[in-house]
Formats: sequence, C-alpha cells, structure tokens
Amino acid sequence: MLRRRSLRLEAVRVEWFETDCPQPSEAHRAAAEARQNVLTKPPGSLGVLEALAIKLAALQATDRPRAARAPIVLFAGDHGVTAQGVSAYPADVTVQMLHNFAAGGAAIAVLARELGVKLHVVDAGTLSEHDVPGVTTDKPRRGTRDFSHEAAMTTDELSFALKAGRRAVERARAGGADIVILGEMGIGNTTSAAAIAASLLGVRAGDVVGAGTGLDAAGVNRKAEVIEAALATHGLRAADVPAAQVLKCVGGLEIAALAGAMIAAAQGRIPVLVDGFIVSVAALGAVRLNPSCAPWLIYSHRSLERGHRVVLDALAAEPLLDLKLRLGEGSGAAAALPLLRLACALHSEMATFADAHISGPES
Ligand SMILES: Cc1cc2ncn([C@H]3O[C@H](COP(=O)(O)O)[C@@H](O)[C@H]3O)c2cc1C
Ligand SMILES: O=C(O)c1cccnc1
Repeated sequence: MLRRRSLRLEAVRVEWFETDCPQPSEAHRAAAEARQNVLTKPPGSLGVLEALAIKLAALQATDRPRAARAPIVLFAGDHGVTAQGVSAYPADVTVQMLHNFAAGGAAIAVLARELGVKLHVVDAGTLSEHDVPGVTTDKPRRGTRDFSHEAAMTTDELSFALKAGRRAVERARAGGADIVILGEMGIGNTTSAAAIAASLLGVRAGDVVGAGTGLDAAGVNRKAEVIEAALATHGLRAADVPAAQVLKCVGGLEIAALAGAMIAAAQGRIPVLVDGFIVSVAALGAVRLNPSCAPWLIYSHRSLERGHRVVLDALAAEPLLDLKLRLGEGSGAAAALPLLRLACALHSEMATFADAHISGPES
C-alpha cells in the first residue's frame, strides 16, 4: 500500500521537459495556404517549397516566415563504449575536432561562414558553453561510462545534460533565432544512437547499426553484438521502457543535450532543423519524452548511415535532402537551410495574380 502511494506521488512530479509545447498556429497555416494559392504560379507547383513556407508560417505564427537567423548549436560528448572498438577513429578525435571547430576548419565551420550564421559549440563533457572561436578545453572533461558494462550516465548526469541543451537554446535565442540548427560531434555516438533506436523502436540492433565513420562489415557486426548485449544487460528489451531510462543507460551526453535542446526550442516556439542519424535519434528521444514537441522538428536530410531510414520512418519524417552525406556536425541541416530561406523569400516576395494582373485558371 505504501509502495503504491509513493509511486502515485512520483507520477505527479512533472519535469521541465514534460511541460507541453505550444501547438502551431492553425490560423497562420490557413492564411499561408491561401496566399500560396494566389501567388503567380499554378497552385502547388512549388511543391515542398510551398509546404515549407506554410509550415514555418504556422510554427512562427506569422504571415512572413523567416529563416534568416539560424544559429547552429553543436553538442560534443565522449563515449565510454569506444573502449569496445566500435568506431573507426580514436576517441581523442572528439576533442581534437573541438579545436577544429574553433579554428574554423571543420566542415560545419565552413558551412556556418558561408551561410552567415553563428556556430555555438557546447562541450557536453565539460558543460562549458561558448561561441566559436574560443573553445576552451581547460576544464576536466568527462564522458559517458562504457555501457557494455554499466549505465552510461547517472540520473543526475542525464538531467544535467538535458538542461545543458535547454541553456544552449536559450543562449542561441538571445542572439536572435528564427530557427535553430542542431548538430553533434562524439566519436562512438553512432553506437549510442543505434542502441537508443533499437530499444525505443523495438528493432534488432542489426537493423539500425551502420558503418559510422567507416567500420568494415566485421566491425559493423561486432558493433551490433555490443549493442544487443548492452540492451539485454540494462533490461532495455522490455516493452515500454521509459525514454529517460534508455538515454541514461545507453545514451550520450551530447545526445541527451540535443533532446533537451529540441524540447526547449519547441517550448519557446523555435522550429528546429534536425541533422542526420544521431540528431534524428535524439529527436526520437525528445518525442518520446514529450510528444508535443514533434511538430517543431523539421528533418533536413537522409544520411547514408544505415538505420537513419528506419528512424525517419518511425518519426513519419520526410527529409528535404538525400545527398549521401554521412558526416554529422549539423552539416546536412546546414545544407538544407538555403531551401528554407528560398521558401520564405518566395512566400513573402512573389506577386499575386491580382498584383501582377495575370489571369487565374480557367474554371
Ligand atoms: C574527423 C571526424 C570528424 C567528424 N565530424 C563528425 N563526425 C561524426 O563521426 C562520429 C560518429 O561516428 P562513429 O560512431 O563511427 O565514431 C561523430 O563524431 C559524428 O559527428 C566525425 C568523425 C571524424 C572521424
Ligand atoms: O548521419 C549522421 O549524422 C552520421 C553518420 C555517420 C557518422 N556520423 C554522423
């Protein structure tokens, strides 16, 4: 009796990430649809560009959707599971890449410059937050524990990482954000992401595991075995394991921070441009933690990483691009930003049939 009572008490405690996100504005969606139908083109002829403008208008609750200010927030984290030889690269590459982000030589740094957007790098290992340039690696770093032996994180670490995601979004938002682009860096994180996906979707590790940075077929098989064994060890094969438990046992600090960032962005009415496999798995986690954040997530591309298709299908996501990318860092999401900008410009600047004195369709 006592036990049941305490369970009931626990159930009423609502965490910040469970608070409902606002829903898109149906009035602005309808107005945007109506406008698209009177612009000087056959209705529907701009396809996904029309759908994007309409979606952004509803999310931003405006007649003039924008994607001009699109800060990139990139979360980095280390993974204890790299001890199992699950990546083609050594774990040190994560911190080395932090310097590369700061120096401006990483792919995402180049893309950010070209797009004229700010790159914020959040080191989930030190939980230091800074704008590039200026990465500091003076604080002691911590990564997750090797989840083939023990839970990747403690409950406190998970809640800290989720909050780090929220804080990063708040900071990015203070500099102005029509939309936020999310990326990640963490050697070993395709293993963590595949483990999360296999548990949350109830599929075999073999269905969501891929080459990551470039494992050969034997390496991919071994990675799947490490994941299957870990899911059994942590009891993550049972039905309805809470998403927070999955993240804690086999997640990554940067993956949890991404999930927290998505929910916080949605709660603050900021649409999110989701990157590849890892960020999409974080999106799956976010949607399981708080289903009301789903409408705020826009899927940028389909990565070559095996398993991304399964995750996108589970999210009913139709990604904008399929460029055979398999990098991460937010690169696919950054590559999709120009499409959003074009969609907004067309929506706002095209003439209507009436403005341009052009005849409408014959009835
Ligand atoms: C130089 C370099 C730069 C990267 N930037 C992103 N990733 C990507 O690869 C990693 C995931 O793959 P895995 O699970 O196989 O380690 C992540 O850091 C991801 O962001 C990189 C990987 C490397 C080697
Ligand atoms: O799709 C991704 O995000 C990805 C794929 C492989 C390696 N790193 C990232």
